[in-house]
Amino acid sequence: MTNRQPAPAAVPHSPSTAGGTPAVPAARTADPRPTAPVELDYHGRKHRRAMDDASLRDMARRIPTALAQTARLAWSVDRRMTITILLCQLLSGLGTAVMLTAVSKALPHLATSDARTGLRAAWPSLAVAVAAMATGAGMWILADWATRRLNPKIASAADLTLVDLHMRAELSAYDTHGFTDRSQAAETGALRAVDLADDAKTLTNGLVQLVSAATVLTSLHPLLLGVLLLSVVPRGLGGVIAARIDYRVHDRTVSARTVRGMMRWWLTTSELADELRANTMRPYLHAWYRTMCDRVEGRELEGARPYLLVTLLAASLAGLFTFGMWAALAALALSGAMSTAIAGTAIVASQTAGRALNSIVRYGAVMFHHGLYLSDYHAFVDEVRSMTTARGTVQAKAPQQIRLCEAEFTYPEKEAPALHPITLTLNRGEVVALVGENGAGKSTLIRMLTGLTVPTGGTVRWDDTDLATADAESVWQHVGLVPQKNGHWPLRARENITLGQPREHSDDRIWDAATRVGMTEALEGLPHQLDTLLARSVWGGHELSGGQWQRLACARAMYREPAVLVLDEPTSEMDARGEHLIFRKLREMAPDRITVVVTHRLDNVRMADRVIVLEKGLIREEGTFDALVTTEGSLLGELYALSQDR
Ligand SMILES: Nc1ncnc2c1ncn2[C@@H]1O[C@H](COP(=O)(O)OP(=O)(O)OP(=O)(O)O)[C@@H](O)[C@H]1O
Repeated sequence: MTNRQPAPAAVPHSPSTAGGTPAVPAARTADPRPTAPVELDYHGRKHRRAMDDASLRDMARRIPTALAQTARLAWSVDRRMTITILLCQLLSGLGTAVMLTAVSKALPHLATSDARTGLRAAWPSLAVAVAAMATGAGMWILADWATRRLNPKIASAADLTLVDLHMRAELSAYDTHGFTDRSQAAETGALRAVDLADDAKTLTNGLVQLVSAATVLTSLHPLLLGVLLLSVVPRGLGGVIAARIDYRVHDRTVSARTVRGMMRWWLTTSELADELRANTMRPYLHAWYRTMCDRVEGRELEGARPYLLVTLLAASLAGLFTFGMWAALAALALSGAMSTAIAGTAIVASQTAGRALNSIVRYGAVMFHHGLYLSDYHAFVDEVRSMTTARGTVQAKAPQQIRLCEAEFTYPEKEAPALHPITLTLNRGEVVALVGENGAGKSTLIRMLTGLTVPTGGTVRWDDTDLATADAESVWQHVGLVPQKNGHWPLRARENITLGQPREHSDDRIWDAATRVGMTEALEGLPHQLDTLLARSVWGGHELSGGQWQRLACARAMYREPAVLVLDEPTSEMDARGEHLIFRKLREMAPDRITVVVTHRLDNVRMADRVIVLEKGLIREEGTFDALVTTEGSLLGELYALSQDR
């Protein structure tokens, strides 16, 4: 698809004013013509054509696996309900068999010329047939109830497993090729696991019903089994083809629907409401969204015609074969090869079997497709399980010293290292500032110091403990980190400070941390002080400003009283007073810990005991601010001069 850019709107030539001051350009009023949204596809969706490519045999082979996976999942969350469903299925099938047998017993009596006598003789069998039907229906309702109890548990278990694994994975897992796509596919699998329980129930019920009907028919007359198959085959084939058309439409629209869904969030969230309005983005975005709706709608409409044709053809063929079967039964009955009663039973049984086969085909196709996603889920779970942070069992202690010895780091699937071999020692009581241009490797170095990643070469030691062999959780117990992007956790103000720490009865330490970052007044002014929910979009929530969120992130790290305090651009959104306060407090707290600060505001670097200047993954300079800034040709001197040149 070509992706033409819209022709730039003509900007009226703006003449200079008489005094030579350039005039403000006139505002553009014409709606911009939208670029057609690009066609997207997801690498993780490796089953895109699976439904098209699969033969009937493939499908039949895949379904037992999906059934077994679903049963395992169900068994792991609620054994009682799983057993209930299985028993109900069996009893429901038994009910069908009893009903058909009873009907075959009742029919000969009903076929007699004297209706009253016939009815009297047939009623016990009829009563058994009715009771069996009622039992079957009751079992179905019970199985439905059990599935409803099972579904939320399956959904929570699958979701919890995924979320927990994401939180326990090594950071490098996120950098492996296609991780996000596979994660998305696994999420789809987790969502579909719930549908699978329903599908599996309907499919197995269909199977049990079909086996019951076929068994009764064969016992009545062996020929009837063949006749039955003939009547149900067109319906089965039609069902499979219709399901394929359905899924082709689904597949062809899934990317557009996903992108539209993502865009929908951006268009409706309050977070972007200012930008969207003030920059007059609405006309373009409206047109973009409309184009996506049209794209999805168009493809769905394309599928409607073939779907209708296939269903019509299948229904006509099924009707024809059913008519043929009835004609054959009539011929057999007339020729005396089969009694009228057995022929009547065959008709009832074929109706039951037809309905059962419909379920099998329909839900078999659905299970096949959902099963593919479930296998994505299992594959992803296995993959991430092997990537969880299980480095070693050595329990790390609060360090006096952090020593990097030829430590280097290359991100997965990257050729060039982000950090070349570095040798460095950081001491307790010291404040170290990391400085360097964008991409120099500062955040990467921080991750290595704090054991968030292990070096791909060399070692990082906390005193005598090599972080590559230490239990990661024991390392992080001693870390307080303010990352560049910190969480605006939709929790109460209290938890936003204490998050990650054991609960305490008193709020004293929380207020202490708030004072250190100058947030006392702001927190006291909240509608419910520390109990205020910090999430504007949720009813009763309250939103903070960008700088206030950053102060909270600093309070969170300081509250931990960590042995290793690391702050990556902690004051980028703060006002001068906040910034001054934070750096003063960092100095006050410094004696008991190793403090590392990354900042681009070089005036703040003065407070550090030592400045480390990184360039392209290497330490270029190291020393005090004053010494470095006055050194001829130093990078820090150059960057500082630039920051002062306004
Ligand atoms: N997750 C990642 N996967 C692959 N490469 C990465 C990843 N994170 C960073 N890099 C690369 O590693 C190099 C160092 O990045 P890093 O984030 O450490 O720089 P930085 O000095 O912190 O930059 P900034 O000042 O912009 O925050 C960059 O070239 C960057 O593109």
